Amino acid sequence: MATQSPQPSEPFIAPQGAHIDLDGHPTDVLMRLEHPRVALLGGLLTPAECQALIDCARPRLARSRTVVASTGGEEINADRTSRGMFFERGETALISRIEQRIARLLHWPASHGEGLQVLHYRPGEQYHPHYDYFDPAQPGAATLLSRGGQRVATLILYLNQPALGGDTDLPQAGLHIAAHPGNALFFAYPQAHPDSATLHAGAPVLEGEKWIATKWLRERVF
Ligand SMILES: O=C(O)CCC(=O)C(=O)O
Ligand SMILES: [Fe+2]
Repeated sequence: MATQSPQPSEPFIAPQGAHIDLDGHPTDVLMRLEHPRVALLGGLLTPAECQALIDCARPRLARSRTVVASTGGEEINADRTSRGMFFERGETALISRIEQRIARLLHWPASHGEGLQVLHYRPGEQYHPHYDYFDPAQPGAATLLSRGGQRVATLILYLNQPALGGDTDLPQAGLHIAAHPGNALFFAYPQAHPDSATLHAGAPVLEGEKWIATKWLRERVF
């Protein structure tokens, strides 16, 4: 991002137009919603980038863990049956390029984000409805917030298309987003509160498999 522009108060997608040029990478804005703050992008990743992320992640997959808000730790949880892995920020040239593109798209520095997480769901696997922010009322919140502050927005990058099922659902908005390779779903929660209406779920994959990469944006350097 340009050094001269002050950092905005929250990640956002340019509010006008159907097309964004991200340093030479054309991206389509397919849909925006004001509440919750949602946008759907087309072509944020190329087919080759989607495949490269899957290929790099596949040998490193392990059963996904969820954050335990009561302690600030992590656990394997029946609510989340996918397998996944985290890339380090800037781990490879591909990861850096994608992180720079996301920083451009969201007007949010790459330093203010967790490493890209790749998730893989097989038939029957899902992620039950949840919020991505950390509940400040939980005893483990201080630990989770001590590095990077609160999560403020999520970008889900779809790497393939399951044969059946596997939508991302936002039930408070009545939204069902179908996974389509190269597309990305953005949602922001400037308040870490259910009023953000950002409850969301990865619906069960019914046939085939689903691959996504998730980027969680933080308030501060993570
Ligand atoms: O699988 C999905 O579509 C949702 C994933 C998700 O909620 C997350 O990674 O935080
Ligand atoms: Fe989530």
